[in-house]
Amino acid sequence: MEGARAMSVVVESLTKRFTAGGTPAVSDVSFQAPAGAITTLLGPSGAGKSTILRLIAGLELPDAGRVLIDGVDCTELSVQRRGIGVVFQSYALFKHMTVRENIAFGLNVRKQSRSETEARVDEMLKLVQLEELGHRYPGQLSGGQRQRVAFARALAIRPKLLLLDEPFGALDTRVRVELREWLHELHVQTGVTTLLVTHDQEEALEISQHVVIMEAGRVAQAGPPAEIYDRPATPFVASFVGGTSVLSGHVREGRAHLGSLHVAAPATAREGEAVRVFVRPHDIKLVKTVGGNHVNGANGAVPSRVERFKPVGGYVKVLLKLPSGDTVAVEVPRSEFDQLGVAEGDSVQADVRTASVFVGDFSI
Ligand SMILES: Nc1ncnc2c1ncn2[C@@H]1O[C@H](COP(=O)(O)OP(=O)(O)OP(=O)(O)O)[C@@H](O)[C@H]1O
Repeated sequence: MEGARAMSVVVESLTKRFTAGGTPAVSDVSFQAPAGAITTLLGPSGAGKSTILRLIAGLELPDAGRVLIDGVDCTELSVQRRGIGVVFQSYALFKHMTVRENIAFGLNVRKQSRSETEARVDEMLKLVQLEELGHRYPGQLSGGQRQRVAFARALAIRPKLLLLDEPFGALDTRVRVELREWLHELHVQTGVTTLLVTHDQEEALEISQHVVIMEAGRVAQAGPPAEIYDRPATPFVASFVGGTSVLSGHVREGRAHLGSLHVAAPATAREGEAVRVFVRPHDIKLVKTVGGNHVNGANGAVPSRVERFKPVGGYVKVLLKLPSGDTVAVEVPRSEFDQLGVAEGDSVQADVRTASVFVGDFSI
């Protein structure tokens, strides 16, 4: 970790409307981004993620609420005085400047001495592993290299905070995954408090220590990735993170029943109460139906129909239709699926290994 101590960011009751009297793009949003960590803002398109980043950067002013950086209220501070580095999806490099000149830009604005600037640019080129390319122009670089220059430019000013808005969004999958690893390493080296906007749940779960899930301008849940994944607070979070299927059922004799499937219900559940059962794609085992017979799993396997399936890398995504009419997404290792030997339209038994049961009437 270099230089200054890492800063925390606190966002308090931020609200932002773009049209007077209209639905707020950001509505009463509060969360903390811990010092020195990568915090991800994750959510579908239009959830308000970029607007929050722009409010923190000072590129937009909130209608209500505050932004505190290291405990200091920055809500009214100009962009320049916030000491924040920003990387956007589109490269936003100056085309007529070399890589070195691009990286030096913020330092020149801040009137650093020439020798200090040159030394810092060298340091940044090394940090982003582009030592050989300092003399090139952005048009002579690959998309991934351009984004690394954008990181170098953002970090050159020793920002208190790094804001990243879908920084890998314009790149192809392979480069995205490579740069994800690279960003992890970069963060280990710099230790700068980072806020990353993405709609890619894999990116969020893999790269960050803290995740804020956004839904329609509000925070749906915030916490460490494992907590969000293992204990989603709402059906929205469950289905957005981890591709969970949400099924409806009722409590009978202490168990949650969904047609012929039954799983343990929470102790607080009352007889007859409505429940939602969250099932992860890899928590269902498929068993072939042989002459209408099957061996019951612990939860009672459900006869289902294979609606569609699609091999994706090492596993197969299967869409099952249950007798209730609900559809469930299942992921089966490729070899296991090949052994099953089923075709679209065939019936199988779906055996639920584990599921989370939520009591009460959620609206999705
Ligand atoms: N400058 C603007 N003027 C008017 N409406 C805006 C403006 N910027 C954003 N909005 C609206 O605010 C809402 C939130 O947009 P925002 O870009 O913050 O969402 P997002 O979660 O970042 O989405 P995406 O992933 O598509 O970028 C959207 O309904 C959007 O149309």
